[in-house]
Amino acid sequence: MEKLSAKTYDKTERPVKIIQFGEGNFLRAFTDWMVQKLNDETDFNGGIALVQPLPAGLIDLLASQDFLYTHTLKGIKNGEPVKEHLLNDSIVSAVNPYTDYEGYLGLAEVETARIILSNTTESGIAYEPEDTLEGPQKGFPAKLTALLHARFKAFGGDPEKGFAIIPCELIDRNGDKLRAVVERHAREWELGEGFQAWLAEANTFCNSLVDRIVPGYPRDRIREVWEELGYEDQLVVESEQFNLWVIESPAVLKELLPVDRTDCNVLFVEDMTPYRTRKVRILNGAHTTLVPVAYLYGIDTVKEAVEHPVVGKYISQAVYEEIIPTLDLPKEELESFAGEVMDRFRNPFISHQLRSISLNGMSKYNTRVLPSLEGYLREKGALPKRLVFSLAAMMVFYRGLRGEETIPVNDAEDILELYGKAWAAFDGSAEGRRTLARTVLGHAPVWTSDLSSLPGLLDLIVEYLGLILDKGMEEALKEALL
Ligand SMILES: NC(=O)c1ccc[n+]([C@@H]2O[C@H](COP(=O)([O-])OP(=O)(O)OC[C@H]3O[C@@H](n4cnc5c(N)ncnc54)[C@H](O)[C@@H]3O)[C@@H](O)[C@H]2O)c1
Ligand SMILES: O=P(O)(O)OC[C@@H](O)[C@@H](O)[C@H](O)[C@H](O)CO
Repeated sequence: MEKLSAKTYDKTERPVKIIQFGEGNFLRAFTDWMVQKLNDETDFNGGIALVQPLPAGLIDLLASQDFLYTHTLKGIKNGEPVKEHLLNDSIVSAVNPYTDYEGYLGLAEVETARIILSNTTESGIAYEPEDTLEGPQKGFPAKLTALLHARFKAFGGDPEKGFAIIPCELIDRNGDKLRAVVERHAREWELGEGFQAWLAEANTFCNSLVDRIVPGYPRDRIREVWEELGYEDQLVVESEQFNLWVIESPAVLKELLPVDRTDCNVLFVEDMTPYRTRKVRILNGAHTTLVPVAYLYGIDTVKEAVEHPVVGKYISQAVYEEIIPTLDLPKEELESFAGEVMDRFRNPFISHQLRSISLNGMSKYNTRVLPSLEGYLREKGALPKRLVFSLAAMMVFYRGLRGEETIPVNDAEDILELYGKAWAAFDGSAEGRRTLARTVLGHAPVWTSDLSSLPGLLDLIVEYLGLILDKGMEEALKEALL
């Protein structure tokens, strides 16, 4: 079978208009899809230059396919089930700053580039104290600072040569956070007042919120997919049809990225907060709540979980009875959004693996679920038992066993060490359960405060741990909640 490359596909040449930090599944199935639509449907004519944020990544593989890849969209569109294979040819180059730092800084001189996009996961927008202007820098904001500084120098501080910078990380007010770290590096590296003024005046950092379910590469069905495509593509990415990008934006962005001339679902708004809260707490919150419970129940995908008579009821009650009541938006609107989310979870064409959502589960619980748990406790004076049950299930999930099967738990080193030690010390006793729960609830790097101080939480977790460990997830769920 032929491999996808510029030999098999006639690639259009385009000037670089976008510099993109990140080559992962999400960006390729979301922003790059929008850029492709702009190229196909309007006179945008803009290419993407990729920057690989980590030393290891996909750009060599992408280069071996001349940056071409297939994006398969599956789901309901205008009421009809639709599956589309789209060939994306909008990426024009890629650079690894760790092996070609000069090439990386060279992007600063590309005059046509006016937009910077990123998705470096929730860990990416971080201050790295060891980084200096001498590259390659470790952190994404530090790399960006160096690039912006090179731009400033290349164009003599021309105020017309700044960028619109739109981070897509699922971090609250991601643009503000990124700007703050970049400004800090600029100050600490003593890049000068002229640069700092240019940074502030010529560049715009936009807060944004993204929403599209992207299960990614269909590893388990890939031969079947290649047969259907008629060529071999190592970078197929699958996503749902639904898309939403909310951008807090000045008018200039509409000119630079005229997505409103396509049918992409992009909202340019003054305040993205309500959209973010609704999405992160309901959609991502439901995912994170669901994962350990459904997985330990023996279920592998989101769809199976929401359609399961017991687990489906559990998650629905968690959303409608414990998450929605804590949100400060009209109830009707929230319930309608939740209904749409549940339909998206039931998407018959998408196989979204619970294990892939489980990545970094502890910090996801902290940002996506804990605010609902705390809000519920504050408002009702009682604990939301389904959200608490999920936290107990997560503690068992991190033991790394589903029956005889090993669960490949994926999280930060300190979390893996925490659980490794806690489970090694566990002796099966009631006191052992309490010690384990207290250790996890008190793990400062994840939570903002010691969660054992939340009234009743430790006791309820210990009770649920006992049920799950002694009776198994199926019985525990029945006994605790139904
Ligand atoms: N997959 C989805 O359904 C989906 C939907 C909406 C949002 N997201 C968000 O997108 C993020 C990426 O998801 P994905 O599916 O593209 O994952 P992926 O594993 O395919 O890509 C991850 C990308 O992040 C970079 N990265 C990882 N850790 C980093 C770090 N510490 N510093 C800098 N860069 C780092 C990698 O180099 C890579 O480019 C997720 O964290 C999630 O918050 C994903
Ligand atoms: O991508 P993650 O790992 O941050 O979170 C897993 C899912 O909750 C997430 O990918 C959602 O599917 C997505 O946020 C929908 O827009």
